[in-house]
Amino acid sequence: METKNAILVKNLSKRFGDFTAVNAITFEVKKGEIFGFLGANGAGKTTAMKMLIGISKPSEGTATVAGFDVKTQSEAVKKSIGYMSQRFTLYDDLTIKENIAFFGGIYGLSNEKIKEKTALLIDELGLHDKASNLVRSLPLGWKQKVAFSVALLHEPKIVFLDEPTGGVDPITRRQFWEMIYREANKGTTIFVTTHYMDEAEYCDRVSIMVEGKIEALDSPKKLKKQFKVDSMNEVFLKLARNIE
Ligand SMILES: Nc1ncnc2c1ncn2[C@@H]1O[C@H](COP(=O)(O)OP(=O)(O)OP(=O)(O)O)[C@@H](O)[C@H]1O
Repeated sequence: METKNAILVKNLSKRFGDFTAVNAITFEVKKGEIFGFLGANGAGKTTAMKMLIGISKPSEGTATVAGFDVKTQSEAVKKSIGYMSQRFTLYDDLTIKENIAFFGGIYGLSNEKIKEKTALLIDELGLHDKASNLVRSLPLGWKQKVAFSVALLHEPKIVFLDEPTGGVDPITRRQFWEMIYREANKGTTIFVTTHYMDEAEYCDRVSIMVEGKIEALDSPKKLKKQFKVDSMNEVFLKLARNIE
């Protein structure tokens, strides 16, 4: 069934023994939206994201991603999404070209398609002189840009980015966000976690998780108005203080 939502989450919870890491969260992400998923360390973001990408079973509640139920159709979910995190990116011992070929193969692309995508990706990123270099030799910011492009090789409808710009310099972070905008403009939904509050300002809407619950969710503009502050950083600090 065609819906306007890319992600639909209802009362989703995850418990580890007596501890509730994600506590009945409810939200939706519209198609083509850049959705920022924020929260302090340990708030439950990664745990929630793992349920949405179909690798961790919810304790309670429901979620559909690209129209598929994360509990009962996790394989279909995995095929419809791209995923990239700071921790899981590319293979350091393979060249850029080899990484593209390797991941293209995993995503089930034909050799012809892989060739076409490789040329396009190298062109877009201006990596002609580096395409045959080992990924190990690239600066972190470049690795992240290539990893993002690789996560999009199979043209997923939704891409999950878990702190994609962690440790990267501000100029490269800005370039990375230009790539995110370009992709969102093509209609791809972006679900992104970040610790950088300037990046929260770039999102269409932002949710802020505190101790397993979503405590705020709106556009950066409306959140700043709601909390009577000038920046997302202040929104974040105010929320954290309210809970203490
Ligand atoms: N497998 C697990 N078993 C027990 N507790 C867990 C498990 N995974 C996560 N937790 C706990 O759940 C809570 C939320 O962790 P989670 O990694 O989702 O937070 P986060 O918001 O992603 O934090 P960060 O920004 O540091 O990545 C933490 O208290 C963590 O210790």
